[in-house]
Amino acid sequence: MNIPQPQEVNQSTPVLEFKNVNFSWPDGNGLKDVSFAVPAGQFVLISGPSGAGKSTLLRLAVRLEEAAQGTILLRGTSIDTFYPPELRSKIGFVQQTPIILPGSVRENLLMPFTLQVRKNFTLPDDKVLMEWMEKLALDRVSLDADAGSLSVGQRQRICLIRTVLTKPDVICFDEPTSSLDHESRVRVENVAEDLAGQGIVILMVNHTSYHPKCPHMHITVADGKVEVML
Ligand SMILES: Nc1ncnc2c1ncn2[C@@H]1O[C@H](COP(=O)(O)OP(=O)(O)OP(=O)(O)O)[C@@H](O)[C@H]1O
Repeated sequence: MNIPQPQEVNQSTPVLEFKNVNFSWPDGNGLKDVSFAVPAGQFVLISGPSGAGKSTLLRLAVRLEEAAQGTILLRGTSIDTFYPPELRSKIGFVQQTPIILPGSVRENLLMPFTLQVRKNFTLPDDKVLMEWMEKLALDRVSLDADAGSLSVGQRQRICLIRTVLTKPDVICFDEPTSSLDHESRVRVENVAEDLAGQGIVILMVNHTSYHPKCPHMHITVADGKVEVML
């Protein structure tokens, strides 16, 4: 596998780049000629009407869908050349519908560390897990609780923590606040903005009238066309 070596990547190489990407679903909807580049630490807000193709854009970035034409590059290397688990460890995805596995909250949070690709990672201890739970207003949820008993909003935040703990280069958030109250929504947005401040590229689909406090790039998706707002 062609994993980029540090000497091949210079500071000006975007972390994530779409170059003339085209994709169609069987019904003909999709994305047309999408091009944009995202440098390190950039917060990218993605908005647009329902059905416009916002989730499709994120699914292409994590290679859950394959572009029909064009290239998607991670630090200058086509994402097609990465072994899929390696790619997922570099580009995290917090999906619109949270995926919770049978087991406790702790088991769900630590699940990514059971994968071969993270065999050399240090396992976060309960203190670290609880710090994240508190940050996301989940401090009343026990790590021993059955994750299947959590609300959708709580599950969304568990999935978010699970992704953040693995320290990817890019995190794609698909409407991470759709099932949250105001307080929890603000916590999630603050965490995402902090992560961008630490150099992680954040792509966030958000329907609300959310205006990130950090410097950000705004992408709109409409009728399969993607426009970078300046
Ligand atoms: N799994 C799928 N199978 C077939 N077609 C799909 C699938 N997912 C999306 N599509 C098509 O792509 C279009 C755009 O879907 P997408 O989920 O990307 O939109 P969205 O902008 O994220 O919408 P929303 O804001 O409602 O979540 C859909 O209207 C549908 O035509």
